[in-house]
Amino acid sequence: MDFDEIATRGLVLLGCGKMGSAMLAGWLRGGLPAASVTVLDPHPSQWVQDTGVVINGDLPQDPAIVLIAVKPQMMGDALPALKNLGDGSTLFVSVAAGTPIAAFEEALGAQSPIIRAMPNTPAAIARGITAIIGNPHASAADLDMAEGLLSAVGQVVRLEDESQMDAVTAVSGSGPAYVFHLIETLAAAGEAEGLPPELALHLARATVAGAGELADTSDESPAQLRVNVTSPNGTTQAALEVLMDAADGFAPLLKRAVQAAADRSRELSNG
Ligand SMILES: NC(=O)C1=CN([C@@H]2O[C@H](COP(=O)(O)OP(=O)(O)OC[C@H]3O[C@@H](n4cnc5c(N)ncnc54)[C@H](O)[C@@H]3O)[C@@H](O)[C@H]2O)C=CC1
Ligand SMILES: O=C(O)[C@@H]1CCC=N1
Repeated sequence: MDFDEIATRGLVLLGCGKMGSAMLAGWLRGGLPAASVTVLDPHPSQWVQDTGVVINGDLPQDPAIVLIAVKPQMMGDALPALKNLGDGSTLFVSVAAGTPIAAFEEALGAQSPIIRAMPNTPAAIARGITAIIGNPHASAADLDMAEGLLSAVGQVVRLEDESQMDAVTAVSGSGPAYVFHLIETLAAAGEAEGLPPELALHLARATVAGAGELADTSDESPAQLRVNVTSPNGTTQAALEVLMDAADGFAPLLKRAVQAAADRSRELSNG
């Protein structure tokens, strides 16, 4: 990404907790100068303080981008700090779950270009994926700038309709947590089979990382990659008969989990 315009006009990051820091880490590593970033956060972590970004200082006159990364519940307290910011060309990008574009239009002015985005924490190692959608005032150039910035921390997909955001949040926004829990539970199951805890965790972590990388880079579908592991009447088949049980296997369980996350996203949208 060519950070020139953002470096010149500045980037304001409202809220720099886990998600804000994950993205900031990627941008700084990608070459965005720390001095061009102003973080507004009442409790900046030591890591943020050590990056060299401006913290709770004066805001640039008309920053290129204001990225909003506070909890949806804190939005009411946080947004007034952005009132009257920019000259109409400042692009607002929110990564908050369950906060509709309409809420930002109400707080920031209906004419403001606003993009709603849903990233995930692998952004910290430039392996995130972010879905974006803009309001009618977000131009093609605005969408390109947001995509450029977010591409510095992983892949970007554009949505056709804001209503897709609840399902996106449930799949890729929250998804890393499901995978981390898979690692935890796979390790615990290995321990239950007699492995020492450290070895079980090492095996589980490397297996999920390796399988994820293979699924991401292979020409074969995940279903085929699964078949490739499964010898007829072997060990994998025995495990998959449990995991693929139609009534209480992995599929109905994950479907319920993703549905619960999407429902919560819809609830947050309704305040
Ligand atoms: N953590 C994740 O994996 C993802 C989070 N998100 C979204 O990102 C947003 C932030 O989530 P996290 O980083 O996980 O939360 P967090 O709690 O780690 O970070 C929130 C930050 O906002 C700061 N803050 C609180 N009140 C503020 C105010 N009035 N002004 C400025 N800053 C204020 C807090 O001090 C904190 O550093 C949420 O809206 C969440 O829905 C989106 C995708 C993934
Ligand atoms: O749990 C949450 O609400 C946020 C949104 C997606 C991931 N973390």
